[in-house]
Amino acid sequence: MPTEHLFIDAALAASDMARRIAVVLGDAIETRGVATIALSGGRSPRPVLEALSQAELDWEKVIVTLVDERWVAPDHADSNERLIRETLLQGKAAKARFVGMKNDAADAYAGQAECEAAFSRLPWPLDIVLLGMGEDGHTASLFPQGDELADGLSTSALTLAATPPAAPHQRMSMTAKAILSSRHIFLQIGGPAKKSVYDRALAGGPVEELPIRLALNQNAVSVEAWISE
Ligand SMILES: O=C(O)[C@H](O)[C@@H](O)[C@H](O)[C@H](O)COP(=O)(O)O
Repeated sequence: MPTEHLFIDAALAASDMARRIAVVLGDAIETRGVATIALSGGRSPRPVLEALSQAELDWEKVIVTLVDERWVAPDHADSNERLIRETLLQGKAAKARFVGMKNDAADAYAGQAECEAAFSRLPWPLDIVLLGMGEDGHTASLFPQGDELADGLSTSALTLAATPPAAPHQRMSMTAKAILSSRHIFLQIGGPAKKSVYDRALAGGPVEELPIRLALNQNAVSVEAWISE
């Protein structure tokens, strides 16, 4: 059962999440000399990343990577790398080391081996994996009805190329194994539609139906959910 942080206002939830992230990253730097965080894309993280960018941290000791990526150029409007560079990696936080997913391969499937090699060099377990969730219960790029979902839930690999059933662009995604190889999972749930999917996911059932369950139906990794109305 996740630790839940409930907020009426999404902006307050975002700043509280950013504050908590900064505390965990600071503790990691103090304890191990390095902190690693994997970030999701989409719309929800933007206010969290803008707030986190202002945190007083030894940013040069922070490694920032992605939970998933759309297979588009890093300057494309839909690029998660672009989102991270525009919001988090500014000012003091620009000193952080960024490890992206997109490489020069023509498509995600051809690019997976190079991405896997880069991810295997990260200092596992990560300190934080920040997850969002779609209203279909997907997380990362692990989608219900996705052709690669079963592989994404079972493989020992860290990364997976996938084609979403109903979203643009091929994706690169962290696998369930990679997502659960973290000290903390932080989850953003904004609005009533996502809250009802979250509650349904918590009630139990197959991971394949609501892939967010890969994070909720386990006790090995601590999960905190920031829930706003
Ligand atoms: O690349 C992505 O799109 C994300 O990683 C994805 O898994 C996201 O977290 C959900 O789709 C929620 O997206 P929103 O925050 O935009 O609702």
